Amino acid sequence: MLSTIGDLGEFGLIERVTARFPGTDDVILGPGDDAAVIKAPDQRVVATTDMLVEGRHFRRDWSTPRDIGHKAVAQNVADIEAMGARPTALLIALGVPTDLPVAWADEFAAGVADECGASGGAVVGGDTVRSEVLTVSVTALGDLGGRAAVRRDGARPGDVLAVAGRLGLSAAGLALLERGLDDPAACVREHRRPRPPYSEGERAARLGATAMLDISDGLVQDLGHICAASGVAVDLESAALVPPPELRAAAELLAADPVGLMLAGGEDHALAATFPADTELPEEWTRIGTVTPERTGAAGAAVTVDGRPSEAAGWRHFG
Ligand SMILES: Nc1ncnc2c1ncn2[C@@H]1O[C@H](COP(=O)(O)OP(=O)(O)O)[C@@H](O)[C@H]1O
Ligand SMILES: Cc1ncc(C[n+]2csc(CCOP(=O)(O)OP(=O)(O)O)c2C)c(N)n1
Ligand SMILES: [Mg+2]
Ligand SMILES: [Mg+2]
Ligand SMILES: [Mg+2]
Repeated sequence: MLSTIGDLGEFGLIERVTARFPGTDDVILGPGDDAAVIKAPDQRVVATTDMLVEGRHFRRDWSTPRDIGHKAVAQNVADIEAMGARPTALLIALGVPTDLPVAWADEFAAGVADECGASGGAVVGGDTVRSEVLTVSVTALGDLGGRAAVRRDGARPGDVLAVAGRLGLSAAGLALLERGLDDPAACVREHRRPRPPYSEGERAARLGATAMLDISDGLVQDLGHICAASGVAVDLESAALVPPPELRAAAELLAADPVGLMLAGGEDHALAATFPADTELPEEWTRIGTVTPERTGAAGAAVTVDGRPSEAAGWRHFG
């Protein structure tokens, strides 16, 4: 019985994990050679990478290996979507402790495969090394379908700001886990397996989005990137930030402000985009604010809520 990765070995692990990943029409050559071959018919390939490090991004006692497989794909595809692209291929690099149970790798791979099924995109390669700290690094590629990418620098005063996806639930879920709670389950579930609004990024691009990003570090902090790149400010309307009942319930348990969690919570992997004011938004997109001219000077907060500077702080890896 091969019970740990140490017993199975590097190539055994690679074979076992890659056997779980189906190909798609975008892939000419998948895992197994020195590099994979992906179709790029319109010659505009979007590329992104995000890591998950044990202790920093996940804990094995808080998330199952399946959860971590789901999340590793979701957080990367969210960045592909945020450019207005369709995910085509993923490369998965693993840093694995030698005593990791083989069952962990099996379950992780199953989570990756399931989430790829939901998001689109096929695993075409990766890397596997021994490491003291369990680490998952995903690189994702996407196809822009001949369109220009939706960048962070195209927002203009007068545009509307809208979001697709969920805000605050993941941060509430993390805070619950930190207190040893796993209810309200919807929040903890969202933390373990964020659900980016797949295909809404491409849809936003077709609708003429002027700027877009995925919310990984908190709404206010991430909107600051659009403001800085576009030379604009953003005013959020608190009336449009309506916490769902599960978030209100969690906030009450945590003695936290539910709207504060929506403004500052990380790992939402929702999409925020700006659109010309006359854009008819589909129901998946909720208007939450307006783009205004850049404010300069000491009072020049880039992101305000009802005209007042927001104190919401987001995630920072280095304090
Ligand atoms: N070590 C690095 N080398 C090169 N580019 C990096 C590195 N780390 C981050 N970047 C780039 O900096 C930008 C911001 O990174 P990040 O905040 O992680 O983006 P996101 O929140 O979209 O995942 C991205 O374009 C990313 O590719
Ligand atoms: C054990 C644990 N502690 C804290 C967090 C919270 N957390 C870790 S990273 C992060 C922000 C998003 O991750 P990052 O690596 O910054 O992704 P990116 O912005 O590059 O997409 C948050 C909120 C967590 N997920 N797990
Ligand atoms: Mg990143
Ligand atoms: Mg990211
Ligand atoms: Mg970040």
